[in-house]
Amino acid sequence: MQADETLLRLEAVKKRFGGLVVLNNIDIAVGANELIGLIGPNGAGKSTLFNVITAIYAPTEGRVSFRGKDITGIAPHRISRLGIARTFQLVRTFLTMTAFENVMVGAVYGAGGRVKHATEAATAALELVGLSARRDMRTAHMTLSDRRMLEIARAIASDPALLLLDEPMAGLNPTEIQRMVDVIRRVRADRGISMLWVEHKVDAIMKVCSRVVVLDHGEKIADGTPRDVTQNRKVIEAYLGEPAA
Ligand SMILES: Nc1ncnc2c1ncn2[C@@H]1O[C@H](COP(=O)(O)OP(=O)(O)OP(=O)(O)O)[C@@H](O)[C@H]1O
Repeated sequence: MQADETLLRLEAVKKRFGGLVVLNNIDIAVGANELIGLIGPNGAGKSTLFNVITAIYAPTEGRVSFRGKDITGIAPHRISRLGIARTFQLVRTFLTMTAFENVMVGAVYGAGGRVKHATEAATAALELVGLSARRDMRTAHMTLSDRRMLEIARAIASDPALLLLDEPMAGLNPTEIQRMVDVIRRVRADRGISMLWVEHKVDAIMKVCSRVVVLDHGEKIADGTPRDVTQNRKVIEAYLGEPAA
């Protein structure tokens, strides 16, 4: 990968909470239009990594850069402006607002306050995730699956270059998981957005991602194709277990 194609770069990132080292010496580079799965056991440090990328936490050591610019420890509210969006494990939609109004929150931000542009962006984002028919439905009346879709619509409406997905499939049934797979593929194909995707549904990650990064106890233990990762001894021992005979 050429240096100028790298969108996000983490270099020797360390995060410590008191005496607990939660991330240790993490190097990850995310290229343009890459879809990278981020997996690992509970407590491996995946959410903390997202919080470091989005400047919720400053790393104890190391550097985070985006489009070649050092963003280590910048104010969290500047992250979205730079072109980084995220969804959350526990959905954070505004329950009293309609689907469209929720997505407008992201769209207005991305459009720098230009309402016509924001309306178009919000309409397109709802269509991309398959929620056009629920446009005027209050979020409180929507299913978990639709709310997760809505979070993705809100994130892409802000026109990010990088989207961080935090367990978008948690709690979904197999049909809904397939729908989410289709949406994630579409976000990449239609919008060219790079994604870093934390997920415990490993089958989906292996099916959809071209690259997978594995964390365990705050260390990066693998970074490669799904095939490489599923055959990696450390990954089998720490997370995947032996394949069924
Ligand atoms: N603010 C905090 N203060 C102290 N310890 C923390 C804090 N946030 C996370 N940790 C600890 O850091 C470790 C990594 O947690 P993290 O939530 O990043 O893991 P994870 O890989 O996202 O896990 P899961 O798959 O369960 O979501 C855990 O031991 C957790 O208890």
